[in-house]
Amino acid sequence: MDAYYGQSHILRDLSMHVEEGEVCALLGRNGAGKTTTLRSIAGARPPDVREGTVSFKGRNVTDRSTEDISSLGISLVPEERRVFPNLSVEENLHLSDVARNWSNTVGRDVSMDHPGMSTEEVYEVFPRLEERASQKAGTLSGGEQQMLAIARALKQDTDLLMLDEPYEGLAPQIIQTVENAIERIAETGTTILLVEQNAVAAMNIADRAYVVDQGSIVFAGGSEELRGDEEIRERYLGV
Ligand SMILES: Nc1ncnc2c1ncn2[C@@H]1O[C@H](COP(=O)(O)OP(=O)(O)OP(=O)(O)O)[C@@H](O)[C@H]1O
Repeated sequence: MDAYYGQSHILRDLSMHVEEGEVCALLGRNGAGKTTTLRSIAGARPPDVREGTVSFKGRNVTDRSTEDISSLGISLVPEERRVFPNLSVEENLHLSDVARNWSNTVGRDVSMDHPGMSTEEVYEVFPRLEERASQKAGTLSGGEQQMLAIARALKQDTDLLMLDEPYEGLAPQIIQTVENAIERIAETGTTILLVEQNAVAAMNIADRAYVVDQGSIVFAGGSEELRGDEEIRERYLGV
């Protein structure tokens, strides 16, 4: 696909696919076009997708609204970790239930492989959140807020979970906790598309990886293959 912000041509003939049930990483330097790719898939506008298509489970979803796309089972956890700072962890999770029930009443024409998790299931994935259930979200650590943002996404019916830089600003041992949680989510069969600056951490959990540079894919292959490709790593990832 080709995507633009106004006149700026950002994604240039970018082509990728994510297999059902896999963890796929999209890597690349600052400004390479990673977030733009996720927003294009999620139907967030801007950017404008002017050429090419986004398809999900065989349907063309290119011109659908974000609400429509989310009701088809695609959830995006943006870099900003959207949580309600003045509400407790539990209240944040409860609000996601409200949103989900509302979207169910609107009705949809597809069956979901991964219906939204209950609060109990979310707490199994993130025991830390249960410990902090009554704490205000705004007072959680960065890692805990990331867990809450992911947890809120999982309360929606999610067949494809897209995570934009989930490790950003987190200390190594917290990265490990978030990593374990992502692995647990993947074990449930939920497909994951992970955008990361931290290529080493992403390669640890991804089955396959794409590297994007200046809006185009410059590498596609298995994580092992990328690990062994010193030229691509040095040139585009700086690792
Ligand atoms: N709203 C916008 N309007 C105009 N240009 C934008 C907008 N958002 C992003 N861009 C530009 O699009 C290009 C790709 O940005 P994008 O956010 O997709 O990069 P990224 O790979 O996610 O980088 P980072 O890792 O720094 O988040 C950059 O040159 C950026 O300046």
